Order: sequence, then C-alpha cells, then structure tokens
Amino acid sequence: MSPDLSAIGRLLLVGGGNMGGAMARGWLDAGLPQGALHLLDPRPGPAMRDLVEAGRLTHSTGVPSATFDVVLLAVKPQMMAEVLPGLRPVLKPGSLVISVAAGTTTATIAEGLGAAAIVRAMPNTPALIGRGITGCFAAPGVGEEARRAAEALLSASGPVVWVATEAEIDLVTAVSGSGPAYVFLLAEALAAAGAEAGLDPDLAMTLARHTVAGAGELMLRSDEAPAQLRRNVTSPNGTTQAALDVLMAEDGLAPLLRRAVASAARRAAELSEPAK
Ligand SMILES: NC(=O)C1=CN([C@@H]2O[C@H](COP(=O)(O)OP(=O)(O)OC[C@H]3O[C@@H](n4cnc5c(N)ncnc54)[C@H](O)[C@@H]3O)[C@@H](O)[C@H]2O)C=CC1
Ligand SMILES: O=C(O)[C@@H]1CCC=N1
Repeated sequence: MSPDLSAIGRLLLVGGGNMGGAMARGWLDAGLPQGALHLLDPRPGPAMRDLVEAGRLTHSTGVPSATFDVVLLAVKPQMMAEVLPGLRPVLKPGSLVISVAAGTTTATIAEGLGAAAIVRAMPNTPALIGRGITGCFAAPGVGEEARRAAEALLSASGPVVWVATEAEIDLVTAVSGSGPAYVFLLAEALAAAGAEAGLDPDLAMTLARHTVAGAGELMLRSDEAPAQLRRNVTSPNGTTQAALDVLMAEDGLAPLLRRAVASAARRAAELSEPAK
C-alpha cells in the first residue's frame, strides 16, 4: 500500500543524483501532490531532467527563495559543509530535515543549518523500483509528527526501520546502503566465472542476473530462512555441496563479507570527520 503523502507539505530535494533521483521517482509514483516537490541541483541527472520537463516537479540551480516543510539532503557527504549554511533561508520553524548522506552526523547538520528536527536516513538504490529498505535515526529534537512524516516519505521506497543510536546508521550503511553493490558484484563474478568455464559471456550474464534476481525474490516471498532456502538447493554430495565447500570454507564468503562490512562502516565513520 502506498504511504499517504498528502500531508507532507512543500518538499525540497537538495541533490537529484542516483539516490535523490530514485527517491523522487518513488514519491511521485506514490502520489506526492502535484507542485509539492522542488529540486535544487546545479547539474541534475537525465532522469531528473525528464521529470522536470514532464512538469512533475519544479527545479532551480540555486537556493529557492521559499520556505519548505521538509528538506531532504542527498548531496555527497563531502559537499555538506559547503551546502548547509546556504540552506538556512529555506527553513521555517518546524521544518523537518532528512539527510541520506553517508557519515554526516546530525550534529554537523544541526550546526550547519541551525535546524532542530533532523532525521538521518540510509536508503538504497532499489528505491528506484519501490524495492529499497531504509534505516533511520531520529535526533532528539524530532517530535512524533515529524517522525511520522519522515516515515511516510521514506516508505515510498520500501520498508523503513528505526535504529536507537546514531552509530548504528553507519552499520546500516555498510549492510543495506552499500549492500546492493555487493549483490551486483556477485552477479558480475558469477557471470565471469561461467564465461571463464566455457559459456558464452552474454548467456552467462543472463543466467547470473536471473539467478540473483530470482533467489532474491524467492527469499523475500518465502517464509523459510535464507539458510533453509540454501539447504533446499543442496543435494547431499551434489554439485551445490561441491561449490559450498569452497564458499563456506574458513577463508570463504562469510569472513570476506565481515571484512567488507567492517571496512564500509569504518569509512562511514571517517566521513563524519571534516575534510575526508
Ligand atoms: N548511491 C547510493 O546507493 C546511496 C547514496 N547515499 C547518499 O546519497 C548522497 C548522494 O549520493 P548519490 O546520489 O549516489 O550521488 P550523485 O553524485 O549521483 O548525486 C549527487 C547530486 O548532488 C548534486 N549537487 C552537487 N552540488 C550540489 C549543490 N551545491 N546543491 C545541490 N545539489 C548539488 C549533483 O549535481 C548530483 O546530481 C550521498 O551523500 C550518499 O552518501 C545513501 C544511500 C545510498
Ligand atoms: O558509497 C557510498 O558512500 C554511498 C553510501 C551508501 C551507498 N552509497
């Protein structure tokens, strides 16, 4: 069921790139009222330009001279220090600020903007098709109504989960924010392995894409845990077992992913420091 976005008011999206663009499409598809969305971006990507040309949102390359009920920050973390002070005039008492920037803390945003109600959110790019998941943290100044507004907006991209501490957002980033890239890499590596083993490369890619997508869909729809779904594929002493003996070895996939997730979380923490 689509969230009710009729009470969101005026929404400013700052940065319409990969993530901001995916979220904007989700809001418009979920029925955000005509005229409610304004994009601030000096160089919006082609998908956003198409939406502007279709009249589904307004756009400016500079800070608009209006105030907004919600401001969603989707610029690179490295841009934040430069962008935040210029946005002060678009806020009014009670404006809600949502940031999806990896690493940038609510304290940094509060300092740069002088804003009180700040939600840090970590979505992911499957938001583009309404199949993302978003982890959120509400800073202490966020009231119940603002929290509900944030949840309504973010749930246009898929489920929303709340974490109790800001440090957990860096971990959400490392698991689900960056996670789609790990899955795409798995598809790339599976296709490359098939091609190296002798399959036509295009055929290997088709097999890999459908396998990753089908397994993902099955995992989401099934009541069985991923470990049971894995067992369902694995015949005793069969082909899957032969592959899993490699993937589940002491130096297999699990320790590799542990290192990858730890490295992403470390980078998120680094990004919260100035000039990184
Ligand atoms: N791409 C992803 O999978 C995810 C990204 N994020 C976060 O989303 C944020 C944006 O990332 P992407 O969309 O991937 O980057 P991107 O580079 O695709 O988009 C950034 C956009 O910001 C615009 N921009 C640059 N300077 C600006 C300014 N002064 N005012 C307004 N807009 C400006 C750029 O023109 C560009 O369209 C980052 O902070 C990232 O940490 C969060 C979750 C997932
Ligand atoms: O790579 C990044 O820093 C961003 C945050 C999560 C996904 N993309």
